[in-house]
Amino acid sequence: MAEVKFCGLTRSVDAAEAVRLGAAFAGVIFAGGPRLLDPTRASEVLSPTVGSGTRRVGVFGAQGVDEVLAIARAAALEVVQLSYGESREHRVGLRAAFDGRVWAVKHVSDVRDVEAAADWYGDGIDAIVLDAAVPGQLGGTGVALDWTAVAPAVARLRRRGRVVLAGGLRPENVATALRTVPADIVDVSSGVESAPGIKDPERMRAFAETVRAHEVQ
Ligand SMILES: O=C(O)c1ccccc1N[C@@H]1O[C@H](COP(=O)(O)O)[C@@H](O)[C@H]1O
Repeated sequence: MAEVKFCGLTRSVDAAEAVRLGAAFAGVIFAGGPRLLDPTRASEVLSPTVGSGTRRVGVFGAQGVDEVLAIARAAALEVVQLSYGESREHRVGLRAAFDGRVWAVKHVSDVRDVEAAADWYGDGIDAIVLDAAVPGQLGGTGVALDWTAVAPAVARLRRRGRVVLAGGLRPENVATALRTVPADIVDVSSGVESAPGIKDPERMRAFAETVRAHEVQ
């Protein structure tokens, strides 16, 4: 059963909608780009999740371990998502210092990238986020992986630990994605927006309902 993560939130009304839809995760961006927040604003945006079952995720870029920890504390994050997942120093450092969950992002060009990430679970991380590799960008691109090409390698990866499927997911394609490449969590940012950082409640609802319908098939 795939869980849903709505990411790139910039408005508390969208976080409230994520909670209402039963999303497992709500994410905010500290990695740059049009959805970037500071920790104070992130706390405000994520306030509807407090006391709900929806966990707060922060997406980080090049920040060092101490800076990630300080932001995570200030924004009461429960998950840190490391867009510089390639850095073993970041994976090991955060795992040792952070009480919550640590996810590391693998940017995927082809199946070899998926295979190369398998050893990361040995660093104690809780999940690997697979996103499409787009030169010069860390995420929020709307670009999808070649699901068919990576499916066997992702199945092997899931025997080692949890997999978050990201990149170019939308209400219109998430059922196909899950049929092609099963994942523990599906992560969407731009695919449920009317403009960068502005979520469309109808698209959020359609995404969550499509994932739920897939589960009962
Ligand atoms: O969403 C962003 O703006 C962003 C910026 C910098 C790093 C990561 C970002 N988002 C992450 O990108 C993927 C997928 O995004 P999309 O659905 O293709 O738009 C997801 O993991 C977001 O957390």
